[in-house]
Amino acid sequence: MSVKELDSLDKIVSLAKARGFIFQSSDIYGGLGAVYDYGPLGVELKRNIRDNWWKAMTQKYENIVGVDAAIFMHPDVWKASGHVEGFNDPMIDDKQSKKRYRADMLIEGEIAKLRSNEKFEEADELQQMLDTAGSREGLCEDLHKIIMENEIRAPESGAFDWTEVRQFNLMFKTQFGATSSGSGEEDAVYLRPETAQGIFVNFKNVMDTSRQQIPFGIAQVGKAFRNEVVARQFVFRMREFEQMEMQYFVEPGTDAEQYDRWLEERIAWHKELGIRESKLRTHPHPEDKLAHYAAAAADIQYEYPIGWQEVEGIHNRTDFDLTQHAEHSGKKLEFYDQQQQKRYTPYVIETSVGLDRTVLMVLCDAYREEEVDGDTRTVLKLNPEIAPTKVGIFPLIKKDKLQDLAHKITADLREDYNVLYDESGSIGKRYRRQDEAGTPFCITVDFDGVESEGEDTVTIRYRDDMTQDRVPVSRIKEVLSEKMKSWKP
Ligand SMILES: Nc1ncnc2c1ncn2[C@@H]1O[C@H](COP(=O)(O)OP(=O)(O)OP(=O)(O)O)[C@@H](O)[C@H]1O
Repeated sequence: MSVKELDSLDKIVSLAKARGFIFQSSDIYGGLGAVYDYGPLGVELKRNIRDNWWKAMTQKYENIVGVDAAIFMHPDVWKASGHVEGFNDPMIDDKQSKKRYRADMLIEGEIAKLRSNEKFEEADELQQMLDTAGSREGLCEDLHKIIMENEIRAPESGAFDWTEVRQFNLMFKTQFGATSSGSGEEDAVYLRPETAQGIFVNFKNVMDTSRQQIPFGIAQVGKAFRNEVVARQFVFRMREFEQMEMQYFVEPGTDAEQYDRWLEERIAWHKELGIRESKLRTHPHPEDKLAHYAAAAADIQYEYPIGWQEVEGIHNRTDFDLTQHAEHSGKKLEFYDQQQQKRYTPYVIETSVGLDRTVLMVLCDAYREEEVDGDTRTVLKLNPEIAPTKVGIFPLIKKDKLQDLAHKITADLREDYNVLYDESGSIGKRYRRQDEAGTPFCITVDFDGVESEGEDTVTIRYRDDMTQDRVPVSRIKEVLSEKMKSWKP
């Protein structure tokens, strides 16, 4: 059988829309850029992944607890964290089309173009220039120079008519109604651009109430907002998205070891989710490219159809955040170690994964097109644990005897699983629908099963290899549970 993997993001975008995983936000009004809604299947898939992550943190480890901080935070939080000053991306405008680009991504696009035209030497040279561009100071000037010297044209208009490169702050700013003095600036509140700060400002609250000792972690899942300059990559880069973050507070000196440990644990989590090992890699950040707060950082990358890209970041944030918040708030954010009788500001190892990027990774990794009897079968080979629907239940045709048993099985399985009863259309079409939804099992009730001697039987059809087993009704749950446990990507 010939099997094809995913070769373009467009296929996932279409499937996600057609099957009700993900829709463009405000679709009937023409959509809103880089904002997306999850449909009936998407919301289940996303929730299953979120639950899986939450369990892998707070249920697995006694010393990891959760919080759910508000999206709005005191404006001083963002001064202390450095976001007001430095959470910027370099942008450049094409004067002819008025289209805006992220300067670094524009150069990356040019590199990709050179490579696809087999101009490898030129591509390497350009990459070298991009790698050595200033990380913060002088970045805009460096990027502008690269664009000018290499005569990089605007991808859409083909023009070579650029503005300067400027820093663009990615935080969405808004105002608290009744308190506004009119000028705006002093009353500005932000939509949080990361969930991490909600954890840092609650460090003391959690320490005081949860009886945790260092090392311990605080986990949080929630929305974050970034006014991304370029957002043309589906749910990979959104303006409103969800992060799953865990900040692990450790004694200084043990941070390097804890960093290695969490990098390993997090890669293992992605594999357990069912992602193929060959599609995952780590990308350590070179020292001169580290963020101002970090002592070490690595991306966990997945090979999306748009190339190798970050799905998760692991960072050694040192004591930067707690020190900053202690300074700006005037509150002590330290840990007193009673055994060693010493006081210190803990270091933080952060694991930060995008939930939407994980959903996209899971969909991309599961997607296959298979030639079956001269037809193409599109199938999502999702890990049954996270599949939105676990079982489809079909009476072969609309006859009381078959429908009654199918309804009974549906009601019974509904106690444990998210299931779907479907009696319309040919059985082949019903299977294909569930293949595209990633449903791992389909149960069909036919006449052979209800009319033969002894206990009623059904056929269970397996999504991945399309084989079928005839199973007595009383054994259905047992078989499903076994098959779920033994599933491999
Ligand atoms: N605009 C976005 N849309 C969807 N997910 C995002 C977005 N920005 C960040 N994330 C997710 O949050 C995680 C942690 O955020 P972090 O600030 O480390 O990302 P980042 O390094 O800014 O990402 P990138 O370099 O791709 O913009 C990322 O690994 C990613 O999964």
